[in-house]
Amino acid sequence: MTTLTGWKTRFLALKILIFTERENFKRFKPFLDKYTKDLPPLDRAFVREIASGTVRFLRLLDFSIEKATGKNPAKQKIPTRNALRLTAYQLFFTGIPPYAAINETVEAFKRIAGKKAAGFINAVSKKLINFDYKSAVNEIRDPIERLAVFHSFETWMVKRWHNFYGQNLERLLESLNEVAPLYLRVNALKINVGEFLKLLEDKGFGFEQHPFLKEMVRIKGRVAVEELPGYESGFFYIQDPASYLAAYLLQPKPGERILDVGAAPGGKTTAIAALTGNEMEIYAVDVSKSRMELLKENCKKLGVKNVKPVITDISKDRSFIEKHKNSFDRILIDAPCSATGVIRRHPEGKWNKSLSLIKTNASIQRELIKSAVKLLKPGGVLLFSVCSLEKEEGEAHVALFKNLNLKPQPFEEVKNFLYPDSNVLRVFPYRDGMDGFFYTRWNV
Ligand SMILES: C[S@@+](CC[C@H](N)C(=O)[O-])C[C@H]1O[C@@H](n2cnc3c(N)ncnc32)[C@H](O)[C@@H]1O
Repeated sequence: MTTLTGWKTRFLALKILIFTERENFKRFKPFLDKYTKDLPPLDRAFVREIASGTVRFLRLLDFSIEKATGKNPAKQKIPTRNALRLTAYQLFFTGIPPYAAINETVEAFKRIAGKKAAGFINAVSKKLINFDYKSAVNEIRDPIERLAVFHSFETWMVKRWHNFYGQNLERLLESLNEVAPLYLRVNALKINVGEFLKLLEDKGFGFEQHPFLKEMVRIKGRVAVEELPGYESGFFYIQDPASYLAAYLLQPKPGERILDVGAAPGGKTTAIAALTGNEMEIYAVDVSKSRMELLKENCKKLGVKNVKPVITDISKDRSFIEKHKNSFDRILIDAPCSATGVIRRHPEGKWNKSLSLIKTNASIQRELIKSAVKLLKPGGVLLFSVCSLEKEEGEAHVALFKNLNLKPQPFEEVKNFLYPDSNVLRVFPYRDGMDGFFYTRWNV
């Protein structure tokens, strides 16, 4: 397959940006996948980089466009402002020569909005060349606003994280802007870690094993995952160490009856099965039918057995509670959440959050916890996890667990590697090299 010419890559990136904004940044990856899936690897990587980067730095780009050109992006049509953003991103964040960044984007925009509109982009974009955005941002007086514009986040989010994480705020913002590393969990149900590493080595892939989660392997450099050994046969599952850690901290044992709440698409269900060598029974519960289909596919591909998928909401399903009362040895609640901890993987997540979303999720989480506790056996263990940086979805639940008479179960097993506070643990990309997650573990 030949490589695309310059304007075609910008054309695809623009399509992705326009559709994403038309859906209010609720979805990005489906468009990214749709418009890049048939491209040769280099083009695919390039389109993904410029589209993701533009979404990631949207606020800074809009600020700069207004300062440099006097045109307020909010007053332009969606295609126009995205063409300007795409040009600004290339000018500020890539080494692409300015004439190429502008000409190719203008050529692409011609196909979308016609010659006249493209002429406007051409004229306005030229004012962005040599614009010193760092100096312009430095003139913002309010320190939180300045950080929010520079690192391109909503001010209300940065304010909250400043209250929560104080001095670490800037490191946090920087790390959420990094491109997440590619991690795989080697699937012990199909191959052992040593054999898999040997295959990687033989095929010339650069990799690094995680310092204490030995099943986790970081693949170095840019690779197409389909080219990794055993992609079709389920030798691995793409998963961040923070996500795997939820299954690891549940400490499932062979012979146990386990409930996985919010299980789909099965990242943690399949990890629990691997940790027990399929010698367990897992009820995988989720409200989403379509995501449950993915869970079934993943279980099949990875050779996972003894999983019972159940589509229900345990906080409302009385018959499920009656049927399974006091019957599970371990329960994982990997709860629906605001997902602010995974913004480096989902840059559109910067623009689709709200305070009410955080509150709604926190309330759903409380209901799930209250129902799940009824399902635990005496002596059973409950692990709650979320990929959120928000205290309402994390530390605030500790009082509820105490009210429900559960006992804290400290995270002794990771205290030499991570920073647990007894049975409460947070991990961060800037400190722990993984997505932002919260975990807490209790037993009855
Ligand atoms: C963080 S995701 C789960 C990821 C999954 N555990 C994994 O590792 O692949 C949260 C899941 O909770 C599900 N969910 C949302 N509300 C729920 C509810 N009330 N009961 C059960 N599942 C729910 C969502 O459909 C979503 O699949």
